[in-house]
Amino acid sequence: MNMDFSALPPRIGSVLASIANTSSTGTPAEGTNPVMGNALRLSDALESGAITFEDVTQLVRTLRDQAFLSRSRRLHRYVGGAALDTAQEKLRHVAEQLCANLPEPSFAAYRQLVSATRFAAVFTAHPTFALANPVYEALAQSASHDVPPETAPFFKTHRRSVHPTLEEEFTLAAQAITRARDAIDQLNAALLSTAKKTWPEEWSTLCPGPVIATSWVGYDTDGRTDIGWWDTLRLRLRMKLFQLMRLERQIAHEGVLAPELIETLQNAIDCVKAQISAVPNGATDGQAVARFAELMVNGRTTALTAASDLNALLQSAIEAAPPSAQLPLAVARAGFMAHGLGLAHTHVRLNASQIHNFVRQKLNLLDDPTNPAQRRALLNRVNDALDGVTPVPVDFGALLSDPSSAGRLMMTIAQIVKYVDSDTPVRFLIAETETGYTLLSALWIAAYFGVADRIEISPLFETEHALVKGEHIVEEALRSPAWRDYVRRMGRICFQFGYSDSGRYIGQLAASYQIERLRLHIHDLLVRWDLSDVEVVFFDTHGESIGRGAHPFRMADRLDYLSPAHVRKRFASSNIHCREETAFQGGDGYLLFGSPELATATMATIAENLFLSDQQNSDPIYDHPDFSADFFSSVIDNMKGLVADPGYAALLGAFGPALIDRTGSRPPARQSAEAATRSRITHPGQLRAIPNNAILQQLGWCANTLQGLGAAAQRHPETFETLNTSSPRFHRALDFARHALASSDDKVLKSVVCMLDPGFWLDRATEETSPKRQKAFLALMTGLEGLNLSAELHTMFRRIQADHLALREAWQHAPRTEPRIRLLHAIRIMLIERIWLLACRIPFFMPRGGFNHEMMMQHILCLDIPTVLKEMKHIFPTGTGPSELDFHEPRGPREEGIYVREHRDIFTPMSEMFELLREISVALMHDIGAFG
Ligand SMILES: C=C(OP(=O)(O)O)C(=O)O
Repeated sequence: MNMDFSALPPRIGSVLASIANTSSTGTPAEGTNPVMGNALRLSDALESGAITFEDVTQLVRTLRDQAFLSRSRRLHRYVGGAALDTAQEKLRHVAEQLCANLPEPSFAAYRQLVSATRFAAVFTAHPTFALANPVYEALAQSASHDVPPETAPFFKTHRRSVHPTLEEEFTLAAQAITRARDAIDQLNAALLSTAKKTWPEEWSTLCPGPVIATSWVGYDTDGRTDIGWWDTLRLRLRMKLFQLMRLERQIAHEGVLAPELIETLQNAIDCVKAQISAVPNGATDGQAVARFAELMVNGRTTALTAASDLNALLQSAIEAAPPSAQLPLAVARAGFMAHGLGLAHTHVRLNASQIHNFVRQKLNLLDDPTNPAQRRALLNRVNDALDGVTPVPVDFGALLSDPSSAGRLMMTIAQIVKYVDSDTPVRFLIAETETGYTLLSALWIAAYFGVADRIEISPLFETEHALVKGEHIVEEALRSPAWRDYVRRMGRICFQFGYSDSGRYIGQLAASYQIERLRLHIHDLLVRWDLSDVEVVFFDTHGESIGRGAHPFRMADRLDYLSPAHVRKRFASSNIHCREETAFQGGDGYLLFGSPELATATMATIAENLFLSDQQNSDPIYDHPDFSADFFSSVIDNMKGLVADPGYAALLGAFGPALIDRTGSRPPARQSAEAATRSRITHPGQLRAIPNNAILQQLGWCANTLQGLGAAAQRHPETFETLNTSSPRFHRALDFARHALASSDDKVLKSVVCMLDPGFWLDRATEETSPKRQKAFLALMTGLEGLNLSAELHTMFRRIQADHLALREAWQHAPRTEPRIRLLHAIRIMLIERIWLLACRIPFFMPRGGFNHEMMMQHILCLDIPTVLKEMKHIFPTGTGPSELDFHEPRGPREEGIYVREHRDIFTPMSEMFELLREISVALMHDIGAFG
């Protein structure tokens, strides 16, 4: 191991050196697994006192800091370097090139090119806030230096003390969006400056807006019941306030005289502030809701309901401003107009089942939409209903009394449209859409509440069915005249592709192939249904990790990967205008806008991709359609096999969930009555995609990226090899596998399987000479027999390993894990072993409230240490009763500190080891570059 441990006590170095020098052939219990071998030797060193727990802690911190530094360097490279002037120069270059390459050199042509929205950066509420806020800040700072630093700032822990609330997520999102808006302003400034130079007479009427920011935070209610309509309205109003205040700040430029504009803005700001403070805290206090309603309804005009209300005032302000203020004012107006009355546009989200529930009740449609045999009848019924729908009035009282999620959300939108922003459409995303019936039903609900022309209904394709049969879903909707009329009226049709969920069911690489295929089908359908004149929005909900579909090496590749040139060309050939939208998910995603330098560099990359990317070169992958189809369907089959394998659910459900902290306000599983009563997962679908992926990363095997690649490559070894080097598209896809392989290690996975195998502990008991330890090993064996996971885990491991070996054979130079990552895993396995051994020392206790020794052991083996320690605190109390009081009798002896030894020798070390184990998780996340 050539890692630098010079800052650590020399004894750690000697233990590590002795480990490195030991031959990989271990005892029968270790087998020939070097990761397990290292874990056991570290455990021996700790047991013998050759190293202390403090040493291990320091070692973990050192490894974690090295991972932090390498993450900050990767982030720096990811956006193409973080020098502000370089990014600004890129933005200028984009504007100049645009101007130079206009189809005809006129201001009108330039205006047309830069006014339409082409890209949205969507800030989502995904729970990827794994790091403490100061650590995120430090990461962004390190990555923002011209040359990233060599030493990491000291933090005792990189973890959060508690998971963030929705409120905290909103604050973090708003900060990132503000930096994104500043960067968008810089792009607009470059576009306006170029126009000013070229068309000095006309430029001041230009209002560019090729890139916008959008937010989900506070509005995404898919599978979560903890966000009330009052939360959504409060946060939406705050976004409005931020936007108005931003404009107020931006127009406060020296020499600007615009008293009417300033007064209108200040009145609006005061009014919105009052509205925010009146937002009720829940639905129980009808009076509070009525008071809020009064402010919203009566304040409607003062609070403004459309950005365009200020258009004329802004134009006059620009014209009257001194020359030095004209450009900043034009930039302020551009950002304001493009975003409407919100710091960012609004995306709400709901699950398809919530839409079905609502129409089932309102329209008495009792058939099952997931049953194809019943679907035709359902589609006819909802189409008839769409013909005759009459909108109902919406007021806050109706919102108060509606028990359905879909009804409440649609009414919330109705109130936003009436009182917060009437101009900017609200995107309505529907998770797990699997039929056109869902889209028509959503349209009916929107029409019923009178907002059909204000919302953009968008299916989210994420399940395997949706990806493979997506075109049928779209066609089912397009067959409806009501849907086609709606699309024409909106002038836009929207689609969303969920990369995390699709990836975990069919494999991440195959998902992007399916998504590309689906985009092409959508093109053909739009042409067939004579809808080439509507704008198409493609929103990719990928995250920052390979597991969630983000290209691991460069932002530029990430954008090319999501929106392949081949597809862009197809749409361009039919003159269909496309808008790309892409997610920046939670804490990890906000990092790309974590400082002004990073935000500007990210924006420059987006601008280059939008305006300068090379559409001409063809890619050889498209000359081999049979190879692609066969390669990816082989991946899909293989991944589906793994998902259905009970050993895979056993792997995800055993101690994996305990390795990760809760990283967001959103619960790790979709909230439902069934989920509430389930203890351990029996299918990956019971987890959400992000924790699913995060657990795999922590267990040392990125199965959702890798599974099936071996089988697929082995079917076409030569073409695989050739396209890996000659096809940029295929090479980019394999970059995911490169990064996954650098963070995955079959020996780590094998060690996990081994730890959960009763036979492993029996072997250790057999080799052990100390009767005490032998007894402990046998106790662990018995406990693990109770979990009964081992046979399934071994079968699953064989499936994974066979595919892995096939991949290594077909791909000789595929990367391998760094020793540093292996060492981290080895330390963690050692910690798990020691926690389990400590548990074997817990004295017998009488069951308390149903919690008995056997149950405790099951919790321990699943590493649910916080639950066990909470129980132990009550079962083995250390506290004393009130000792200073007078009990009116001679004082008897107090049983003080009776269980002090248990706490000192067992529970406290157990708790410390558990904390360290989770610190290792953060270190591993730094290596992957994201959570999940
Ligand atoms: C949208 C996605 O994630 P989630 O459903 O977990 O929000 C996705 O799959 O990309």
